[in-house]
Amino acid sequence: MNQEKIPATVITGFLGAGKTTMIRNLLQNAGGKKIALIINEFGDLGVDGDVLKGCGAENCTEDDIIELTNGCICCTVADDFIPTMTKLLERDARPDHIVIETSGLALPQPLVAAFNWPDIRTHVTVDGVITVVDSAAVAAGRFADDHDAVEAARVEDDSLDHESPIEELFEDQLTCADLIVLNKTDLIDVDGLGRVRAEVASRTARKPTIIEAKNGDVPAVVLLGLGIGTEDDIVNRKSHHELEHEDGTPHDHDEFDSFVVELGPIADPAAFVDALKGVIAEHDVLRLKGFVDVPGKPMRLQVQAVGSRIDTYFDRAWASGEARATRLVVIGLHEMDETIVRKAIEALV
Ligand SMILES: Nc1nc2c(ncn2[C@@H]2O[C@H](COP(=O)(O)OP(=O)(O)OP(=O)(O)O)[C@@H](O)[C@H]2O)c(=O)[nH]1
Repeated sequence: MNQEKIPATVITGFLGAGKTTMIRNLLQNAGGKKIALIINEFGDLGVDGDVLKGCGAENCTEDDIIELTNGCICCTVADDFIPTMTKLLERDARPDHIVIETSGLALPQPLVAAFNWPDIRTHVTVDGVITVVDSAAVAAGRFADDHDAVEAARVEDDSLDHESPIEELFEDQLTCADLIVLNKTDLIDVDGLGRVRAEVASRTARKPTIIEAKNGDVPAVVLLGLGIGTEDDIVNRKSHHELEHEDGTPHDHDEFDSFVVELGPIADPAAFVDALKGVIAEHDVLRLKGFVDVPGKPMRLQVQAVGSRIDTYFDRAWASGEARATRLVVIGLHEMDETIVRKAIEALV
C-alpha cells in the first residue's frame, strides 16, 4: 500500500465567494486524479453537495463526496472532521488528493491545526489553504467596516472586543491563505481590481500568492500540488479570536444565523426573484440559496443570491420519486429578525 501522505487542499472564503463554483471546475479538469471531497456548509440545506454531486465528474463520484452538516467544520473538528477523515483513510481505494470546502463562515485555522493530530498527521498533509475572494464584494466595501461606528459602539459597551464579525472573518480567512484567488473579476473593471488586490494584500501580514479568476476557472495544476504542509506553519497564522483569547476559549458563530424557508410552487420565477432582491436588500440578508419548484417545468430552478445579486438556472430534472418543493436557506447576521424575513419571503408567493 502506498504510505505517502495524501495531500489535502483546504478551500475557504466568505459566503458566496465562489468556492463551490471553483471546485466544480477543478473536478472537471483534474486530469485523472482521484479526488475525495469533504464539504461543509452553513445552514440546513445541502446545496453545495447537491451541486457538486450533480456535476458527474468521473474522478470524484457521489461516493467520494462527504457532507459535514453538523455546523461549521472549525467548531466540530473533534466530533465530525477527525472521524470523517479517519474513515476516509481506512477506505481500500485511497484518493490521490483530498479537497475540503469549508463553510463561508468557517475559520480555517482550527481545521488546519487538526492535521497535527497524531492519527491524521501520519497519513495526510495540508497541500495548501486557498482563499477565494468575491472581488466585487470587496470593491463594494462589504468587508470594510465603518470604524467610527464600531468605535462609538465600543465606547457605549466596553465588552465589545472586536471589529465587525464579517470583517474579522474575512481577515482570518486571508491570514490563513497560501494562495488567494480574486474571483468574479468579470464584475469589476481593471482599476477596481487593482484596488481590490491592494486591499486584500493589506489585510494580511503574510505574503501569499494572489491570482485572479472568473467563475473560479483556475487550472488544476495551479490549485493542487502547492506542497506547503500548512499545518507546520499554522502558529504563524493566528485568527483574531486566537490572538484575543490565548487561554484557548473556544470561538463560536453566534454573530450569524440561518434558517430554511419552504414555499409552494412558484409560477413566475422572474417576478419572485425580482421581489426577493428587495427583501434581501431591506433586511441585509448575506446569502440565500436553494431550489424552486416551477410548475410545468421538469427541471428544478437553482437560486443563488450573494447580497442582492441573484443568479438562477435550471440545474437538473426533478428525480422520479423526489418531492418537488421550493426550499431556500437564508443566512444573515444574528440581528436579522427571522420571523420578519420569513414572512417577507412567504408574502412573495
Ligand atoms: N459573475 C460571477 N458570478 C460568479 C463567479 N463565481 C461564482 N459566481 C456565482 O456566485 C454565486 C455563489 O457561488 P458559489 O460557488 O456557490 O459560492 P460559495 O463560496 O461556494 O458559497 P457558500 O458555500 O454559500 O459560501 C453563484 O451564483 C455563482 O454562479 C464569477 O467569477 N463571476
